[in-house]
Amino acid sequence: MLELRKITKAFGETIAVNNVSLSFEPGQMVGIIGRSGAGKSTLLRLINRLATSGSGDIVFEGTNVTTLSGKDLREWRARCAMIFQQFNLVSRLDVLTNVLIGRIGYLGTMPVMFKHFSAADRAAAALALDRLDLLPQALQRADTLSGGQQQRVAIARALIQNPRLILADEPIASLDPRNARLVMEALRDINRQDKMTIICNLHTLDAARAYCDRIIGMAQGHVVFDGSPAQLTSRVIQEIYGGDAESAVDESLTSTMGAIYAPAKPVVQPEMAGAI
Ligand SMILES: Nc1ncnc2c1ncn2[C@@H]1O[C@H](COP(=O)(O)OP(=O)(O)OP(=O)(O)O)[C@@H](O)[C@H]1O
Repeated sequence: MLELRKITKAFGETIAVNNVSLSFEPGQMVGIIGRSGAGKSTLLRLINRLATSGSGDIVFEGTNVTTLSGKDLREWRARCAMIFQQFNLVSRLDVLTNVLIGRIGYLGTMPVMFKHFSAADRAAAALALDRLDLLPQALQRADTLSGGQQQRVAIARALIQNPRLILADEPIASLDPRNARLVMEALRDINRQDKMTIICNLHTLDAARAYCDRIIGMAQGHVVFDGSPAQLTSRVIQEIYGGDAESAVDESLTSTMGAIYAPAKPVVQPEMAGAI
C-alpha cells in the first residue's frame, strides 16, 4: 500500500501541493483530475521523488520514500515507473533499445550506454513490446513511430522496470482520440492483468470516467474530491474546475469509442447527464 501523509510542496510563494493525505490500495486504477496548476504533476513527481516534499511522509509498504537516497532511491524510482506526456524516448535509438533503457535502475548508466544487455533483458523487452503490439517495430528508430506508438513504447519501457506502481503524467494529452484510447486501454489492461497500481493525471473528465475506478480531484494544491466516477456530480466538477468546467468535459475520447472499444460500464453515468 502507498500512503501520502500530510504532503506539502511549495515553490517560493506558490503552494503546489497543500497538506495532501491519500492512501492507495494495490491494484487500483486512479485518475487525478484538476485544472492547470492544480498540483497534479507535482504530486506524481513527489511520489517518484523527482521532486522532494517540504513536509510530510510518503510511505510504500512500510518504507518511508521521502528519506531514501543513493541506491535505495534508484531502486524506488525503478519500482515506481513514470510515463510522461512527451514520451521521453531517445529518438535516434531503435525501439527495442529504448525499452531496454528501462533496466537502467538495475544495471547502472554505463552498461546501458554501451548497450550491454543480457539475453534475459532483451527477451523481456521483446515480450513487453509484443504485449503492446509493437514487436514488428522493435528495430525501427523511435522517431519513425506515431505519438501513440511512442507512448506505448514508453509503457513497455516502464514494464521492464518491474514496477510496483506506474505513474502516468498526462499520458494522452498529446494524442489524437484514437491513439489516446489505445494508450488508456493498454494501461487499463496492465492494471487488470498484473493487478498493477496505476495513478494517472488526466486533463479530461471523460478519460478519467471511462478508465479509472477511483478519481481524485485537485484544486489549488488540495484534494477536493476522492471517489468513484459515479460520485462526480456537477457540483463537484464545478469545485474542481471552477470556470474551466465546460472545457474539461471534452468527450472526443469517448464519443467515437464504440468503433474500437466497448466500455464495461456506461461512460457517462445517468446522474452525470445534468452536469454536462
Ligand atoms: N519547478 C517549479 N518551479 C516553480 N513553480 C512550479 C514548479 N513546478 C510547478 N510549479 C507551480 O506549482 C503549481 C502546480 O503545478 P503542477 O505542474 O503540479 O500543476 P498541474 O495540475 O500538473 O498543472 P498542468 O495540468 O498544467 O500540468 C503551479 O502553480 C506551478 O506553476
